[in-house]
Amino acid sequence: IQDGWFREISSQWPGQAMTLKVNKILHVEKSLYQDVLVFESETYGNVLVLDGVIQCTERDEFSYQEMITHIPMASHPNPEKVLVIGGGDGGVVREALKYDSVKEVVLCDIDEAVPRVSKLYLPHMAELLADPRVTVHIGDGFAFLQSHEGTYDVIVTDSSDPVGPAASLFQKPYYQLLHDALRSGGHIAAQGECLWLHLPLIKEVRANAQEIGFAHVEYAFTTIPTYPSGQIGFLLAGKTGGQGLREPIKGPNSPTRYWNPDVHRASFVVPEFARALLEEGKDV
Ligand SMILES: NCCCCCc1nc2ccccc2[nH]1
Repeated sequence: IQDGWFREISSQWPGQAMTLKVNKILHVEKSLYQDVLVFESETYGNVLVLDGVIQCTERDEFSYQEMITHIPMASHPNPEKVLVIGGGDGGVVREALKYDSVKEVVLCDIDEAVPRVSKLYLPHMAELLADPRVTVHIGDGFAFLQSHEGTYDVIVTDSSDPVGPAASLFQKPYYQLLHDALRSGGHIAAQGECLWLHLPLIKEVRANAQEIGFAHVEYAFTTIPTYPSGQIGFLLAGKTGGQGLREPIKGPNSPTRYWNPDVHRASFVVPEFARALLEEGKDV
């Protein structure tokens, strides 16, 4: 933080940096896994930063949290058991609990600091972690998935970027575990990075999911001012036995501020520079 501004400088997005005006630094700590910073910004509310990368801000988090959750859940006929890997801030849990069909949400985050700090400084995201339908498990998502085969209707991987603790969540073995932890017709959604910055990575993760045997593999995206290039996407997949993720069947029973059925459908439409590269070799 220099002269009152936080700059998100990272080798993952060379030559560019999001900058936010800082009113007050609220929390600084080095957890077992990452550097944790929370500051009050001038115009985006409280901001959570992990290893120098913006994870969420109070003002625009709803875009990401709603879309990564409602795309797989609204397109599932009867989501009852939901697993969230990462996402210790609680935003995905908040959105998943908007479905009357949901009986249980389990959150598995490797770093206890994230839910702890979120409860203190991001109350509108973390408050539903206390809901009776929610179980919080602190541990590695890999190990958790291995001991929960064929269990979940929807699994959301709300990870940070593929540099640091979340690197393994972008690789093929992890997608095999996701596939095996789903019930028949189950859906997954994962933080899928940005069309302007990560096309090769997106293509590779899609190919991995296809090779593993998911019946439906898609990329969709949302607009969000405080993520690099103002856009972030989701790797979405459906296990055999479902009808895919493009069509909302039953939406949430409580209001949303970004997701709606039309936005759901439109989010799968990618610009030509991305469509050409992503669909290359799709028909093999
Ligand atoms: N550079 C884009 C980063 C996207 C991060 C998405 C995200 N936001 C989070 C908040 C708390 C815990 C895990 C999270 N994962």
